[in-house]
Amino acid sequence: MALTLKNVLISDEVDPQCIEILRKNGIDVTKNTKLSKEELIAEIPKYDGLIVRSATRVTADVINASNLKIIGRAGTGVDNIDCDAATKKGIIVMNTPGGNTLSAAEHTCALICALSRDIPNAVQSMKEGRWDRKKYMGSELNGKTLAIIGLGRIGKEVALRMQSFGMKTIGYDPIVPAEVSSEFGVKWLPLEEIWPQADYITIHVPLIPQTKNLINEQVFAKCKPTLRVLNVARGGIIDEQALLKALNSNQCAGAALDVYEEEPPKDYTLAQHPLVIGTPHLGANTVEAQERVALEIAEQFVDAVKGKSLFGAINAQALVNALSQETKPWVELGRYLGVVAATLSENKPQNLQVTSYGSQMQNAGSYMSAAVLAGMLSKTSVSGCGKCTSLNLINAPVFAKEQGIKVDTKYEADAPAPYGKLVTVTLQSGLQLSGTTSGAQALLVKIQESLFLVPPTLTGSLLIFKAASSPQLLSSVAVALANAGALAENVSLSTEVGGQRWGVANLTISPSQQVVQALASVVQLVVSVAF
Ligand SMILES: NC(=O)c1ccc[n+]([C@@H]2O[C@H](COP(=O)([O-])OP(=O)(O)OC[C@H]3O[C@@H](n4cnc5c(N)ncnc54)[C@H](O)[C@@H]3O)[C@@H](O)[C@H]2O)c1
Ligand SMILES: O=C(O)[C@H](O)COP(=O)(O)O
Repeated sequence: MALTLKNVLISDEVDPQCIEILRKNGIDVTKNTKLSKEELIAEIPKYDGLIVRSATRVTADVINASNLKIIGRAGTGVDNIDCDAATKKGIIVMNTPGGNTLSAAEHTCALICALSRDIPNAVQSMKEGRWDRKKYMGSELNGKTLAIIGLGRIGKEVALRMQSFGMKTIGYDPIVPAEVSSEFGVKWLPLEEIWPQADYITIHVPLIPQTKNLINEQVFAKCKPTLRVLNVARGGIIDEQALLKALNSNQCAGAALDVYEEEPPKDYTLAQHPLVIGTPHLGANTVEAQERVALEIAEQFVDAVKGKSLFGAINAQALVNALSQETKPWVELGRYLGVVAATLSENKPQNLQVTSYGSQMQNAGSYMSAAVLAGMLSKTSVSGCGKCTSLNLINAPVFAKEQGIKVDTKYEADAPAPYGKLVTVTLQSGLQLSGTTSGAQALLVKIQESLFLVPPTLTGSLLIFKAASSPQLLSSVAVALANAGALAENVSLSTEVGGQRWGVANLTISPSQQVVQALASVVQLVVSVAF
C-alpha cells in the first residue's frame, strides 16, 4: 500500500533541503509561494502531494478540487488544513511533530523574560534617545507562578526552562495526567484553580473548537490584575477583544503575542498596545527549526513512498500498518470480502465483525476492517461520498461511522488449520465469509460453514451461487453457463453443509443478465460480483 507520488507542490517558504531530498528520490517538485486561493485551486489538480507551513489555507474547496494523496505540514499546527475534508477525500495529512518544539519553547521563554522587564519598550526609549530608568521598573520571575495550559511537547520544554529562573510551574492538560506532569515539575491543577494563582499564563494547545477563546472575558475576571499572558500557540485561543478590554481596564498587566486571529493582522491595535509585546509568528523561525521541519517532512514523504512508515500522519491510522508490499494482497482481500458481503446482502449496510487469525496478523486489525468497509461501501449508496469511487483505508471508516455502521475488530493468534493466516468477516445478518491470500492472490476459503477445499480466486468477474448438493451439480452449472455463452475459467464447489453447497464460477468476462438467469435456473441463489 505504499504511496505513489509523482509530483509535489510547495506553497509556503520551506528550507531548500526539502526540495533536494524529494528530487533525489525521484519526486518532481514545484515551489510557488505566491499563489492566491483561486490560483491554488486552479493549480492543485496537477499534484499528488502538497507541502505547506501555516500561511497556505488548505480549505475544503482546495482539497475537493485536488487529486492529492498527501498533505504535509512542515511544522506542528494543522489548523490551516481542513483535516476533515482531507480525510473524507482519502488524503493523508501529516505534520512534523517536535521539529520546532525547542524554538517555540525558547521564543516563549524569551517573551516571558521580556514581559517581566518590559524590555522592548525600554529598548525603544533608548533608540529614541531617552534614559528612562524610573519608568522601567520590572519584577523578578523568581518565586512567581507560571501557569502552562497544554502540557505537551512545547509546554513541557517551557516549564523545564522557566523552573531554572525559580518560577513555580502549575498547569493543565486533559490528556497529560498529574503523575506525568509532576515528572517535569508541573503541578497539575484544574483550570478554575489555576486562574487566581497565576502570575503568568502561557498557552501551548492546538487551535480546535474546544480551545477557541479558552482565555476569555470571564477568565480574565478570575485572574490577578497583575497577570501577564502569552500566546505562542495559535491566534484565537486568547479572545483578542477580551484581552484588549482586560489590558485597558487594568485587569491584565501585559501580554506577549506571537500569533493572531488573522495573520497578518488587518488591525494592529493589540500589537501596538503599550502593554503588548507582539512578534510576527516567529516561534518556529530559527535556522535550526526550519532545517529540521523541512528535512523531516521530506523524509516522511519519502518513507511513505517507500512503504517504510507513515510517521507524522494524523488521520491515517488504518494505513500505518498497511504500508509494506506484503500487506497489499491482504488489503485487496479485505476489500473483496467487503464487496462479496455487500453483494450477498443486497448492498444493505450493516454492522460487522472482522477477525484476523494468525500470529503475523497481530497488527492487521485496523487496515483489514477499513479495507472490508471500503469494499462494502463501494456497493452501497453513501451520502457525502458521491459515487464512492475513491474509497480507501482513510475515508472508509469515516463514511461507515456516518452511516452508523459499527465494526468490531478482533485478533486471534491461532489460525484454523491449514491456514497460517485467515480473515473472517461476519455480518450482523449472520452471513460469514473467510478468506486468505496466496502470493498476490485473494482467495475465498469459506461461506458460512461451507469450505472450499480448492479456494476460488477473488478477481475479475464471479458468479457466486448456492444449490442443493447433487452429484450432477458441477456439470449442470457448467452446461448452463456454456449454453448461455459464458466462458468459465474455473468453477469451485464448497463442501456440503445441510444438503447444500456454495459455488463460485470465475468468468472471463462480466456475465450478461442472460448468463445469470441461465445459472439461476439450475441453482437456488446466484449473485454476480465484479471487483
Ligand atoms: N508560534 C509558533 O511558531 C508555534 C510553533 C510550534 C507550535 N505552535 C503551536 O503550538 C501548539 C502546541 O504544540 P505542541 O508541539 O506542544 O503540541 P502537543 O500536541 O505536543 O501538545 C499540545 C497539548 O495540548 C493539550 N490540549 C488539548 N486540548 C487542550 C485543552 N482544552 N486544554 C489544555 N490542554 C489541551 C493536548 O493534550 C496536548 O498535550 C501547536 O498546535 C501549534 O499550533 C506554534
Ligand atoms: O505550528 C507551527 O508549527 C508553528 O506555528 C510554525 O508555523 P510556521 O511554519 O508558519 O512558522
